[in-house]
Amino acid sequence: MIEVHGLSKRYGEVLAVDELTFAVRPGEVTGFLGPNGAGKSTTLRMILGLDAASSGTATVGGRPYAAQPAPLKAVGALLDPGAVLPSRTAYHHLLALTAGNGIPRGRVDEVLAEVGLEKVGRRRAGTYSLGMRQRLGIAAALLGDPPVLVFDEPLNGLDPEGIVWIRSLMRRMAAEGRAVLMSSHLMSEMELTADHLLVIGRGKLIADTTMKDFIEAHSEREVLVRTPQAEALRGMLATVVEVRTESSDTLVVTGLEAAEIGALAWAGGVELHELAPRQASLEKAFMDLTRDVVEYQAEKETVR
Ligand SMILES: Nc1ncnc2c1ncn2[C@@H]1O[C@H](COP(=O)(O)OP(=O)(O)OP(=O)(O)O)[C@@H](O)[C@H]1O
Repeated sequence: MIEVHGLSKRYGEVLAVDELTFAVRPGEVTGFLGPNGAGKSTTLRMILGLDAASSGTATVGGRPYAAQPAPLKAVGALLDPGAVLPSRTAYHHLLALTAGNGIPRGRVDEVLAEVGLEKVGRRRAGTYSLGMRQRLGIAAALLGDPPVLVFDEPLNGLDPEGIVWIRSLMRRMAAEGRAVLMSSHLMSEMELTADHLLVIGRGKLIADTTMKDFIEAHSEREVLVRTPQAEALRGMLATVVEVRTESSDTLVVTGLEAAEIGALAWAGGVELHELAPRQASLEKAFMDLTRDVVEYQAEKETVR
């Protein structure tokens, strides 16, 4: 379990992390979300003892990272997949990590196999593609068989097969009872992978909830309606709820259940060809929630 209490980090004028308090529980994948510059990497670096907190505490399994007798057995992390000596083989990179952490040498081949690098483990890391370096970083995280895993943008550079692989790896790690914390900007993937969400904006915690509750709470449900009498139906509904015209025979209604729209259409003699509630997405919920805390925003474009 990761426990963060009143954690803050100031860089000169910038308060990068502002009084964060949260827990990352075992048996779940917790997604860590926030717009660019929100403070995610800084928070992860403090949990992993790579940055000192300005105030507050972060512990893994009840101890600060610096007090872990064998850190790799307590928490495995992927932060910067570039952090490997290019002249070293993956095998020797991992072997060097086992020393000092009391990890048996045989574990190196096990984790290379686990991440699919067994055939190239004796090649120099400098010859690896970005996706292979990402897998090597994950191998290093798994080396000590830790109960807590922290991944910062683990999907960067991975091809579709690699992305699916990460998803199943994270799910498996959580099913084995580990606490998994993962940041990613890929909302569709996060939606498929995480059980719980922590959302930060400008260093502050703005949501700490289950995936399901987050989507329900932060995005309005829409119903798609197809009818040859779109104008007539629009006239009936637009006075009470929000109605968007998608095409000459398609409306998108916010604020009414499908059954209510069906009943109104029936009462008004409007023929319906389709009445479909639309699944709200994590992406929509995230954008709605964080609109006001986005640090770097492009000029508005019409989102279709
Ligand atoms: N070493 C540093 N010195 C000064 N400011 C820093 C430093 N590291 C981070 N910051 C600032 O702290 C804030 C949070 O940065 P951080 O990298 O933690 O955000 P992030 O949520 O990980 O962003 P991204 O999604 O873009 O990776 C930003 O304003 C950033 O400019």
